[in-house]
Amino acid sequence: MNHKTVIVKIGTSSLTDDSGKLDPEALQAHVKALTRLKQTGSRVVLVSSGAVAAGFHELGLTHRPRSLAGKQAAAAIGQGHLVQRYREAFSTHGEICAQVLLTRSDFDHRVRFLNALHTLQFLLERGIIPVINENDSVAVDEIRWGDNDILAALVAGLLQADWLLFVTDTDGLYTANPLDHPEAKKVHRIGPVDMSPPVKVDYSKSSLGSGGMRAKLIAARKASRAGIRVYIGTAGESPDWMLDAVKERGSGTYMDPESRRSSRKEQWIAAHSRPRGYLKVDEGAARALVERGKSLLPCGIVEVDGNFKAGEIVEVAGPEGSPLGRGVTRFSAQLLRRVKGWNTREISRLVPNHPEEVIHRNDWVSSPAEAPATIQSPQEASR
Ligand SMILES: Nc1ncnc2c1ncn2[C@@H]1O[C@H](COP(=O)(O)OP(=O)(O)O)[C@@H](O)[C@H]1O
Ligand SMILES: N[C@@H](CCC(=O)OP(=O)(O)O)C(=O)O
Repeated sequence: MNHKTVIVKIGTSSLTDDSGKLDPEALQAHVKALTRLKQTGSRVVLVSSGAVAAGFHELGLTHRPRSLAGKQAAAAIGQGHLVQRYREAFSTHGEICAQVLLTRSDFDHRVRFLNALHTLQFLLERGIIPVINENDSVAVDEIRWGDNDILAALVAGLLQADWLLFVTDTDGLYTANPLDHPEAKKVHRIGPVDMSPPVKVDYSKSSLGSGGMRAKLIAARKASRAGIRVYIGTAGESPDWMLDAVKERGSGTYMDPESRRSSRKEQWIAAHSRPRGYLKVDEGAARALVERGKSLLPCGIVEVDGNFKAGEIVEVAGPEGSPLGRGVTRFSAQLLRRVKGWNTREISRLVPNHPEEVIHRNDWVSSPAEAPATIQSPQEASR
């Protein structure tokens, strides 16, 4: 028994037939592989797309809806079907699964973030497989991810998972989209995240998927920065294929993690989708934060933007405006506007016993280094 925590994300393209509808046989095959993984000792969490595919035909549509309202309505019908199919399929193997629907804002609030964690832990401790999807029918544009790749990476971070497997219709990451570039070669392994593999990833995706390989790569990079191993591949014939993948015997693409695993607090700061404010710092403060691992003090701050309270997340940029990272501020925007540039002694005269640091080093996460691949914008891709 190894008790590794494995997050498996299954995309729409791996759950549907040629007409775009949910394919129960494909779903049953995935469930068999998930059960094999779990029954050999891993804690398994499934992030499954497929709600829109499972619901659109009952809306009277012949194809997947394109409008947001259409997708939300289809998901409202389909999510119930999807989970029912999973429950039936898992029960034939003596397993129980549970539906967990999340929205982006669940990761913004520390209390809700911890609630989601406790629910998942409670289920896992009792041997139940959480089946997670975005809460599509309620999530409006500003608070939705729109694809489950990033959700899977955030869940992997939340649970400090060992592995994140992306199950898709392509057997790995290629040097370019293999559908348009038959000469493209498979990338078998991507080293530590700051090494750039020679990969072109554009916005193209399967006919039914949402994010394409671009979303997977961005999500994979988030996970590997947090110290999680990532595999991108297609479902194998054998029910042991997921087990083989976590034994590093898969034929898809592996992404090696950064050696340091980030703490749950760092995960939360990084996962936060909407920082409440923005600080610009001078050269000395930028170096102290990024190169010397120091806390941020008020004397290094040159600009304060936004209306944040102490305890909220703020984004920090260097003197040229380049993003340095983000962290939890111990000062409100109102106070910081008044004391920016001041030294610690001057501040303690104004507000005795106030914490010295604007952002303590334990509450700080640096921005990602260089992108691991060439990511083309839609305009570039269409040139
Ligand atoms: N460099 C690449 N390597 C592999 N696939 C790519 C690449 N660039 C784009 N793709 C496309 O990404 C698609 C998979 O993403 P997506 O449609 O979102 O799948 P899913 O539904 O599994 O999430 C593939 O069908 C492929 O066409
Ligand atoms: N939440 C949506 C899926 C969105 C999504 O990420 O799709 P995909 O790119 O196929 O994984 C659904 O259940 O249909």
